[in-house]
Amino acid sequence: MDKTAKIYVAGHRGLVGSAVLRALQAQGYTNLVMATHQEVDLTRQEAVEAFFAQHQPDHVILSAAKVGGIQANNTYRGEFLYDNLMIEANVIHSAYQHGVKKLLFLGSSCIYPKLCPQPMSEDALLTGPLEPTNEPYAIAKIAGLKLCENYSRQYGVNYISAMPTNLYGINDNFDLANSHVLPALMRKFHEAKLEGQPSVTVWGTGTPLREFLYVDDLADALLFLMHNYDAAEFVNVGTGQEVSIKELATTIKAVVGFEGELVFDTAKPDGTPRKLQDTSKLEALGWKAKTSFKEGVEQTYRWFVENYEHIRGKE
Ligand SMILES: NC(=O)C1=CN([C@@H]2O[C@H](COP(=O)(O)OP(=O)(O)OC[C@H]3O[C@@H](n4cnc5c(N)ncnc54)[C@H](OP(=O)(O)O)[C@@H]3O)[C@@H](O)[C@H]2O)C=CC1
Ligand SMILES: C[C@H]1O[C@H](OP(=O)(O)OP(=O)(O)OC[C@H]2O[C@@H](n3cnc4c(=O)[nH]c(N)nc43)[C@H](O)[C@@H]2O)[C@@H](O)[C@@H](O)C1=O
Repeated sequence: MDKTAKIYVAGHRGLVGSAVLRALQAQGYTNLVMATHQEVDLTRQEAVEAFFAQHQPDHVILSAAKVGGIQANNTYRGEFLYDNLMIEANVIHSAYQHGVKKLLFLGSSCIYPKLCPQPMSEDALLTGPLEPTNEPYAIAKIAGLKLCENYSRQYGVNYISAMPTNLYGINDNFDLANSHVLPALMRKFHEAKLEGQPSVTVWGTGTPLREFLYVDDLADALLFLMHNYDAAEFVNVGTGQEVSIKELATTIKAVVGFEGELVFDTAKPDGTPRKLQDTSKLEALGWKAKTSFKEGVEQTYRWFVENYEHIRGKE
């Protein structure tokens, strides 16, 4: 990617897209194309084709998707399947039709079987049944990586895929019902502290293990792949380190400074018991995460406090 290349960042206002934008700008890229969901609904084929015909990007980073935590995935099952299938099919096909040189698709570690051997290496794809709470989203993400792989094989294009682990950071979704665990717990502890509540409720048993990657590290990895990786096979992106949900809650509680109790609501689903990425492929290419978990949580909390009124104002 030379510095004048025209790069379309799809989903530029989201957690990942906004971090990709910061990383591109920091590397001196200025010819960037963007559109909000309201301006171009990527589930609409005609709108996507018209956008590509007008802007003719050289490269695409596809970070637009219907995204949410365990409850959103389990509730809006049809939307997670339909929206994500449509967004990726429309964007990848339009990119191909309009001669996009390189495209990067974002999947997720939920593509792997629920009871996958740990750590999960890329060759474990399609070796067992998926976790039921996010099966529709995972099916769409598998379709997306297969579109990239097979467009690359049939048409000789350079469409690559990255499978990130659970992400967090600034610009995350802090909605209590639909967000992922880290922003949800950060907000719960913050509000419990402000209101002097005696306890905070954590969903599930607290025993599931998750791996968390700071979003600016992900953006760095994605640009690394845009510069250094040209193969049809997808690549895991993670830290190689995991924490239990109970340990996560204890860490966030300490960072926020909440002094009450944790209560576990076991009527809520745990989801996959464990999903640790095998990151050896990306490490062999020369990339490793830099931000420690504690540092990332502290940076995110600082941003959350500074933006708390704005976040509430948007609701
Ligand atoms: N967050 C996580 O923990 C993980 C995320 N990922 C993947 O990373 C990618 C980005 O996720 P993340 O940044 O967290 O998600 P966000 O929800 O923060 O952002 C999603 C973005 O997609 C846009 N979008 C959604 N639907 C449409 C649509 N129909 N038309 C146009 N734009 C749309 C939104 O636009 P607008 O702001 O205008 O509404 C938003 O900017 C996704 O592919 C996701 O699957 C993978 C692993 C973990
Ligand atoms: C990135 C990944 O994210 C999703 O999978 P997930 O990792 O299961 O998602 P999660 O972050 O919402 O939860 C992780 C764990 O945490 C527990 N948990 C405790 N308390 C809260 C809580 O307050 N909110 C939430 N959301 N979870 C909580 C929760 O019960 C679960 O055990 C996929 O659907 C899919 O989107 C995907 O790919």
